[in-house]
Amino acid sequence: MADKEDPKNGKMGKGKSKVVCGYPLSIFFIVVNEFCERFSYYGMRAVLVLYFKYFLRWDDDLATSIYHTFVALCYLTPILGAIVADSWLGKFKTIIYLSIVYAVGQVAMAVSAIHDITDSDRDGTPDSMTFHIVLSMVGLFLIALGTGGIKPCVAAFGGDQFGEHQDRQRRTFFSVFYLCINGGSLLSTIITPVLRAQECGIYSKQKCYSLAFGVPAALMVVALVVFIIGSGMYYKAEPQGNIMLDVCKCIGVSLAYTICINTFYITAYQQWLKKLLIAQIKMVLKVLFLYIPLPMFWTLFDQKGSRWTLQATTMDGNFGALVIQPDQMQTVNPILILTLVPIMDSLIYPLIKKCGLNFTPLKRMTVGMLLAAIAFVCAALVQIQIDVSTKQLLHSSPYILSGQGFIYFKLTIKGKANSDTEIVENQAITFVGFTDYFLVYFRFVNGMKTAVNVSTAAADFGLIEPFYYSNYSQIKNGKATFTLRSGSQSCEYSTNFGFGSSYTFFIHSTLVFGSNCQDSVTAVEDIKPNSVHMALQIPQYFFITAGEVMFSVTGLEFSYSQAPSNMKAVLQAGWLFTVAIGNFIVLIVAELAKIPKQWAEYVLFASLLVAVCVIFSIMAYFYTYIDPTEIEAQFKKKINEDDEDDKSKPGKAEVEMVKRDSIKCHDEYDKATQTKM
Ligand SMILES: N[C@@H](CC(=O)O)C(=O)NCC(=O)O
Repeated sequence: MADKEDPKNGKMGKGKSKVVCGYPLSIFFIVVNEFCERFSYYGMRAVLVLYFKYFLRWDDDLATSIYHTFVALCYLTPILGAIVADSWLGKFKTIIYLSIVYAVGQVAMAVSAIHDITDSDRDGTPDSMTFHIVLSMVGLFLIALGTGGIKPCVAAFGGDQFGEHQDRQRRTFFSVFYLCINGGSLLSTIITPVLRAQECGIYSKQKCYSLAFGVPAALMVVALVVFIIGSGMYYKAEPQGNIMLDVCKCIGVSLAYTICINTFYITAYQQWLKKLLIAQIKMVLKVLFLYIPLPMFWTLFDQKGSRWTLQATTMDGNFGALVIQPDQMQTVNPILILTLVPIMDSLIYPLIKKCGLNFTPLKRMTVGMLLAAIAFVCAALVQIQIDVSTKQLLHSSPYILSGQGFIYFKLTIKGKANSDTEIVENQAITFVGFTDYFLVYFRFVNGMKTAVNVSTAAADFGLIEPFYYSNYSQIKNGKATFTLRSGSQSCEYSTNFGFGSSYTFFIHSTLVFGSNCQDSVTAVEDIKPNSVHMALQIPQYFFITAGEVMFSVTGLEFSYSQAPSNMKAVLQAGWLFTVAIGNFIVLIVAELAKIPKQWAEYVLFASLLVAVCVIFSIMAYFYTYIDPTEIEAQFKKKINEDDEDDKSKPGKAEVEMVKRDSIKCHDEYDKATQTKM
């Protein structure tokens, strides 16, 4: 479709879109669509690992494995999306159809998190976990198909809206596009954990995972509607055949040419065409070869959504006026991205250049990898702090005495606060499963000769017989006031519960009702509150994000600049593929290594990345930067020169014949080599 003239800005965008400030109006719909879609994706992803752990009751390892399988799938499906868009449906229809699949997946996730659906005994826990697991897995599969499928299409579709002479506007569009990704991610990672922390339900109130998944589902529907509204204004390029298939064909044909170079007569024109093709394939293969070590970076990077979030659940999120949820810590990444990208671009890189250092893209990527390794060393140090604080507990309270000499408890605490914790005492074994970061456990031991009722303003915990103790109950962390009652007499006891703590309260036999009973109750910490503050995760977030800026942003630019003009999409798909492999590596290493100590696993990942980084820097040392446009221009000049020479200029049929003969020759070569074998 021809570009239309804009009186102010010269050439305007393609399609029927109006032009506002030099930009086609259609891109507004694409940018808003991306914002809503990324909100939907990152919002759902932020609470996913906690949904696995607290709703589906999976252990940390299973939760981490399924999380990374899902992320890996999200980065495998772009290849599928690119094939469907390029060879069959075109980008517009692919985005529409796969967005519907995506929205259905998000709705399935929201429904899977409604505990009331299978809670027939109405005790607040689902009775058929299989239903919830199956539905959520189907939902995640559809989401992976949708989000990955549209990923290579949306940005490219946005780029398609610009005319040939709108390079500056197109560049600005991509910057805004990237800001929208991180804006959507930032907002949703703040909002969905807050929604998750709400209580909701028909028969019983539980943490509201359904709302935390429901809002991202609604945002995906909004993304789809906004995209459809812009429909009449878009420039919709026709599908141009399968680029992936083309590359494979190209490689096959060029191999055939190489093998048969002396077998067939090829005109000068064809020679140059062939040489251009081979040069382009070489460019791609060289970059793809450099990609081999890259997945290790993503192996570490994507653990911020799994291992790091689980680590945050064992930490203290009290920031004074603000109480941070463990999954909200992930917002540190987009916040730092939004600040670090401009700082790097306008300050750090120019400063390094001024110092006379040639900080090439591959050097930047190497430094990015090292920064990610440092982030994991920080995570290991934080983990050691957490483990030490849990160990102190084991030594500090093995024996608990009621104070009145009538009952002795021996407590052996296994496990960590906020993880499934077994509390063993000399009379009973109680299994306590923590169901939420904000809930803490407590029980009372009654040392009085009369039965005592314990309640708060919100709940009644029942009657405790003389010289007996209650079961553990849950209460929100923070300040709590208990009313102790015997017949018509009562008194109040107030205390503070820290994150992840558990207490036994001993009611003294000397307690006098009607007066202040604060001094007649002794509180003993069964499990100490999380004492390591979540702020200690900030250094690891800083290093991983600085690593992301140097590695990911540079890597994207590098892949684009080193790719031949007709194979830029192939390299984008290749780049996304490294993310998928990286997430599979988490599964393999975590499964094979089976390291009992979390800090040691962090150190292992850091060491692996350093080793890979050394290999990458050696590969990078031997890489020669190229300017594909210049190389292609030289080839095209030669082709044009020979094209002008009528004698050597082949007709279309002749070119086809050469191709056919080359493939035939290739087949014969195959046959010959097979016979030899
Ligand atoms: N920094 C990430 C967003 C995040 O992790 O919150 C980013 O920019 N990712 C790129 C994408 O396309 O999602």
